[in-house]
Amino acid sequence: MIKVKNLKRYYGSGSTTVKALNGVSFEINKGEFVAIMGASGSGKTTILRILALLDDATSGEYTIRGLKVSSLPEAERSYYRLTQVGYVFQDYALINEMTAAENVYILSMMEGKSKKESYKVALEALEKVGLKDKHDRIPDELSGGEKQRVAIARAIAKKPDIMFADEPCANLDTRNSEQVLDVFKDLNDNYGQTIVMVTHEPWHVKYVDRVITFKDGVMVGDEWVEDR
Ligand SMILES: Nc1ncnc2c1ncn2[C@@H]1O[C@H](COP(=O)(O)OP(=O)(O)OP(=O)(O)O)[C@@H](O)[C@H]1O
Repeated sequence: MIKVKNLKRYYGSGSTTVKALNGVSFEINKGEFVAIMGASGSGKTTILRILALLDDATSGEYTIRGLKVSSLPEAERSYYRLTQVGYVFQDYALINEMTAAENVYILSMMEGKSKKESYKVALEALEKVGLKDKHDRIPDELSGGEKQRVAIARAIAKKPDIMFADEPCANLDTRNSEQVLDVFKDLNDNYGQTIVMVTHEPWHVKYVDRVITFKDGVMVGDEWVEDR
């Protein structure tokens, strides 16, 4: 589904150049739940942002379902990013003045769906993350784990080809982290959702199929998890 070939991302120039990614190649197949791990500064967020089309590579090639997204014109990249890519941020990125349902349906509305249709899609997504009964709560009335599950509902409401999550449990305690990871696992097991998640936590490995490890901008490990 995803093919990455010799991807590089350099920041700055001359003697101060930071080689955040220094030639990375791998493939991710449909239906995989992949964790990207590695020390701080190893390039995890950089690769995720490039894969989600939130950032450009300095060089290299990147295809999704055969489509060479690395060289698409910006308008097409934006459309793909908006309609096909789900992204879950560490800090949820919810709008405080809006209810859970409104946070989820705003993207469908932006895509041009009617309010009624968008609301229906939002409630279905909230049901998948176990929050249908809290659809009218604003973020301040939700726990951290619930907020992150609303953010996941927002990501899945557009039925994305692939879902990216950048340290989605970084601000959560163990109980809330487990609830969020259970939602990802359910989406992966029961809906075949392809998920790529950056994490620091070794115990998260038991939820995923595969662990890709980065060090200093290169890939140093790619292992399948045996008894998930
Ligand atoms: N906008 C930027 N300008 C300059 N350097 C950057 C920029 N963004 C990232 N870097 C550098 O690129 C390298 C990789 O950063 P990245 O955020 O991908 O690491 P990470 O593995 O996600 O780290 P963490 O686990 O701390 O989030 C780091 O050395 C970082 O300082």
